[in-house]
Amino acid sequence: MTLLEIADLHISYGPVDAVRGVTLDVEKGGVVAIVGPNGAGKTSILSAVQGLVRTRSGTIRLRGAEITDWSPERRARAGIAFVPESRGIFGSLSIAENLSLAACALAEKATAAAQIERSLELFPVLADRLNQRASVLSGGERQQLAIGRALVSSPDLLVLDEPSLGLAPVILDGLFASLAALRDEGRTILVVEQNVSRAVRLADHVYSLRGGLLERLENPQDLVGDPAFRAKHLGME
Ligand SMILES: Nc1ncnc2c1ncn2[C@@H]1O[C@H](COP(=O)(O)OP(=O)(O)OP(=O)(O)O)[C@@H](O)[C@H]1O
Repeated sequence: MTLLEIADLHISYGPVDAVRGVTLDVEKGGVVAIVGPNGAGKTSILSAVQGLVRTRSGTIRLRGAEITDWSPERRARAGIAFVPESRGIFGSLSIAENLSLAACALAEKATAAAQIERSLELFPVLADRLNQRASVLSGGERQQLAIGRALVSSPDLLVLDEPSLGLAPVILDGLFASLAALRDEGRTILVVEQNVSRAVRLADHVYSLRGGLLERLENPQDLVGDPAFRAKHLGME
């Protein structure tokens, strides 16, 4: 079953055509990664899925229902959870408060409590520090809290913007192991990621976005160490 369908999406900021006709499906239980250089339009696509940016044309569907004009809140209630690049956690609140805040809006409190338990199992470092302020967490721990919080609503679709950003390789091992665990338990994930080798290992399908145009990579694992690929798809020498 196709959970998310993006069809011929165009996004412009004044004269800047940031996304130029992107079509992308995410199957239920699948992991889709979008790689690409800075300014390619990756965050714009995720913002459109979340309902934070006005689309010029195109449609976005969730479980077959068109959500293109839905508010971000309605999309969240329909099962889309977003982990922004900035992590978006509340530093002055404790880790427990950050997690329970995400549960506030949910009708199913028991489900939320069970999911908070599940998030703490997935990220034990949070369980050990529940009453500490989130501002004391390291970058990797903040990312774990941001993902753990997004999971509180038991979302049908987890959307992550650059989870590896600013994190040391040793931290990334743990983070991507957790994401792989989520994948293996059947979660549906759409992730934007500049770390191509991590993205390729995690995802079922990898797309390259350049200049607002999307291209499916057929055998991305063969390309990871290829300098020509890096130059073409990531703008790296
Ligand atoms: N609010 C905005 N107003 C004007 N231009 C914008 C706005 N947001 C993004 N852009 C432009 O749209 C293009 C795509 O930006 P976007 O942030 O989607 O790319 P990205 O691939 O996520 O880049 P990065 O990896 O640097 O975050 C860029 O040229 C950017 O400068």
